Amino acid sequence: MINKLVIFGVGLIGGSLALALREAHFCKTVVGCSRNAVHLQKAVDLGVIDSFTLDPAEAVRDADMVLLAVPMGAMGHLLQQIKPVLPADAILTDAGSTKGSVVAEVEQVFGADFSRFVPGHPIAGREKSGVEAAIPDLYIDRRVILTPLPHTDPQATAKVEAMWKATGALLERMPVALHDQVLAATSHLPHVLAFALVDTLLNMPQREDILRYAAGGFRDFTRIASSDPVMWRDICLTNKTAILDVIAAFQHNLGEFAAMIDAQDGEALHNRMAKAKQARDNYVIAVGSTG
Ligand SMILES: NC(=O)c1ccc[n+]([C@@H]2O[C@H](COP(=O)([O-])OP(=O)(O)OC[C@H]3O[C@@H](n4cnc5c(N)ncnc54)[C@H](O)[C@@H]3O)[C@@H](O)[C@H]2O)c1
Ligand SMILES: O=C(O)C(=O)C[C@]1(C(=O)O)C=C[C@@H](O)C=C1
Repeated sequence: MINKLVIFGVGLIGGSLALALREAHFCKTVVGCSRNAVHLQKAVDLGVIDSFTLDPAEAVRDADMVLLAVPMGAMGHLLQQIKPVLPADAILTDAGSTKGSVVAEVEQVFGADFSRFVPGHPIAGREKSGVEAAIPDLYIDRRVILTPLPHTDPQATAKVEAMWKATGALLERMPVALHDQVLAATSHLPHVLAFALVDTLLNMPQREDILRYAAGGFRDFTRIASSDPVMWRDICLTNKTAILDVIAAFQHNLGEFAAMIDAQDGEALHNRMAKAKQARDNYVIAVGSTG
């Protein structure tokens, strides 16, 4: 049970957490804080948070849980604002899509042995952003990965785990570096490809016809290119090495597909496609409702 939860950045992710915790009666008060009073007032009007303030010091006063749910590029500045005012027993956590950069920023601002920061990442979301997109069931049966460090207080980790469990999420733990490599492959690369595909088509002379006749395949492949460019710019910048690695692997593979087409090697193409289809079908069966 949380007494006072403070959410920095009451958008899709922070707002959905607030809604879920309120439904579960897991939290007495939820206070929102960011730079935008209009957005925060909307969050109050929608019943997502109880109240808001633009002042980080006022926000975290008497808080027992503080969540950072802002774009990755905004984490560092926010941490500097919170550092002098965070209550001595409050737990700090985040919902950012990359973990290495925020872990490094916390170490830089709070010191290498700060034990009350629990890095986290809900593997759930959608291409819409802002508090209007927040829904209470976003995390039901979805994975939430925590990447606690060797010096993270186990009680703090357990409390963050309990918070996410109350939303219906399935909790996992993972080392920071592995998290960033895995997510680069499964989430960051697909987003880069979706943005790059639309960008490629936009630069073609036949772009108007292409977009007019685009159908299901294009729509499915590019849904995530409707995601927030600020969020994805920041993810790319903060997970550079892992994303560049998977882009290189993808470029190599794409080159092989191009070579098979060029050589009119139908058998090789079919074999590679059949293998990929099998793997994708197995994945869908295996993940069931947690995918
Ligand atoms: N959208 C997803 O699918 C998804 C999934 C998992 C994790 N995440 C991560 O969660 C975080 C939030 O994403 P979201 O989808 O909720 O975004 P969002 O745009 O819906 O919400 C972000 C919130 O942060 C506030 N904000 C932006 N810049 C700020 C700043 N400089 N200082 C203070 N507040 C600021 C905005 O006003 C907004 O309320 C990001 O780090 C993102 O990588 C997103
Ligand atoms: O479903 C979507 O729209 C998402 O992009 C969600 C998604 C992903 O699966 O890649 C995106 C970013 C996150 O950090 C976690 C989840």
